[in-house]
Parts: sequence; structure tokens; C-alpha cells
Amino acid sequence: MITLDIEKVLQAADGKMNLRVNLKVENGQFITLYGESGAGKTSTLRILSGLLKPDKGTITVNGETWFDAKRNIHLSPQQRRIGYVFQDYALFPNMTVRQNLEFALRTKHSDRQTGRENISDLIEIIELGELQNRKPETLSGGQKQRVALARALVQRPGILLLDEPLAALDMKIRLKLQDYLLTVHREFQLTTLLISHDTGEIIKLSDRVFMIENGTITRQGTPDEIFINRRISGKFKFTGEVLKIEQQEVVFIVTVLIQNNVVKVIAQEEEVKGLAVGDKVMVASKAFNPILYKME
Ligand SMILES: Nc1ncnc2c1ncn2[C@@H]1O[C@H](COP(=O)(O)OP(=O)(O)OP(=O)(O)O)[C@@H](O)[C@H]1O
Repeated sequence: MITLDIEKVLQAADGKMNLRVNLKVENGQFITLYGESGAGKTSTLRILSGLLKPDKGTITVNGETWFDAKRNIHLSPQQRRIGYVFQDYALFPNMTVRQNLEFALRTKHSDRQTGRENISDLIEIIELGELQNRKPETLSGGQKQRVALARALVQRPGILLLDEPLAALDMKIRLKLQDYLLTVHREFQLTTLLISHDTGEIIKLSDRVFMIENGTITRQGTPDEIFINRRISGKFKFTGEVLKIEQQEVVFIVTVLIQNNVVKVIAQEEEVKGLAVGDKVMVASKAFNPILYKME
């Protein structure tokens, strides 16, 4: 169990912002921090990892104190068993994939034999076998991010922090990477904290969502509780983004991007009230006789 109850004054663009976060995460949960840019999501992960020191409060993980302002306890990032993956892969360009993984092992002086076994397991689970002797510059964005994920797991951390790791990737690669994230989360029995803005991704991956606004958690719950409007009882629900709203005589045609499909939905004036291009929406339909196509 992670129990984090901290305060820190941050320097936002328009003055000081008080970060006051109080959260509990059960072992084995996959949770997402969701909120607007500048709300304090990255700072929360950096505080948990030991890269940023809070002004006040405590952090305990499975009964061990990682931070206690009053008792002057502040474990270094190396003392906390945490893997961290960022949006930019930050791989060493002069090393091959395997060397990047081995280097992550070396820097933390762990048992070499166990470490090598971990690397072999990771290469298999994250399917890096054919890439292991390549240098990062020859890899695609998705492949680099898989290496970054493997590197974060070389030390077998108990906690995995993911700061928008898929944001720079296109939808197809993103969906595949989401599967890898779920696989490693389960195989390595991780407690995972993800930052994401993508509602579909959040619903697919997380057990719980913490919504952060202006430095504090304002809502928490399952993805359904946070995102799904209870009034909608449709059998199929997709989340998407509004691309266009056009009036045609008495109705409106709303063009919505759902993953990589563009869908046109007929809507009444009531439904488009307050709706703008760029808004996230849910499209629901009571499909009577759905047809299944296998995708490659
Ligand atoms: N080390 C620091 N000291 C003081 N202020 C900081 C520090 N790091 C970040 N901040 C400020 O804290 C605020 C919150 O930043 P943070 O990166 O945590 O937000 P975020 O929710 O992750 O946003 P985004 O989605 O854009 O990454 C920002 O205004 C930032 O400038």
C-alpha cells in the first residue's frame, strides 16, 4: 500500500500553487492521474520517486517510511524501488538495446545473475529479441518506448511510474503498447501509476482514477464512475473528440474522431448546446446485431 500525504509550494506560471495531495494506492492496482496541464500530476510522481522533495507530510510504502518531513527522512530515488518511464525515451544513443538494459542494472549494483535473468525475461515479454543488438537511432518511437519500459523494469521495481509514455505515438502503436503495459503490470505484480489525458486509454488500463485540479485531488473512483455518464445505457460506448459541428436544417451533424475512425453523429440542438470542437465526448449506440471483424 502506498500512502502519500504531502504538501509542496510550486512555482506556476501565474504565481505560487499549493500542491496538497493525499492518496492511497493498494498494491497491485493500476491507477491514473488525470487533470489539466499544470495541475500537479508530474510533480506528484516526482515526489513519490524521490526526485522532488515535499515541504511537509509523509510517504509510506508497505509500512516503510520513504519521506517524513518532521523526522527528516527522505529516501533517495535509488533507495525506493521504483521504475520510471517518461514521454521521451532518454535511451543512451551509443549503446545497443541490450547494453541499455545492462547499464540500468550496473548503475544499481544488484545481483548480476538475477539481473541477467530479469533482462532475458523482459526481452521475451516485451518482445525485444530481434532488436537487442540495435542502437536506439535505428528504432521507431514505439520500439524505443518498449526499450524504455524494459529498462525501467530491469531492477524489478515494485512500483512503475508512467508519465504520458504513449503520448508521442500514433494510435496503432499506442494500442499495442497499452497491451504491453497491462502485461508487465500483471506479470511483474506491479503497482502502476500512469499520467494520461486519453480517456480511452484510461478506461482500458486503470482500476482507479484520481482527478487532480489545481494541485489537489478533487475526485477519485473507477474509470466508469469518473467518465461514464450514468444516463447513457447504450450497449456500445466509445470516447472521442469533436472535430466539427455543422447545422443542417433542423438537426446538427457532429463529426467525432474515435481512435482513428471519423464518425458522423446526428444530434439535436439540445445535445450540441455547450459542445465545442476539441471537446471529449462519448458516443453510445444500442447496436442490435453487431458484426465482429478480426483485426490484424
Ligand atoms: N521543482 C519545481 N519547483 C517549483 N515548481 C515546479 C517544479 N516543478 C514543476 N513546477 C511547477 O508546478 C506546476 C505543476 O507542474 P506539473 O508538471 O506537476 O503539472 P502537470 O499536471 O504534470 O502538467 P502537464 O500535464 O503539463 O505535464 C507547474 O506550474 C510547474 O511550473
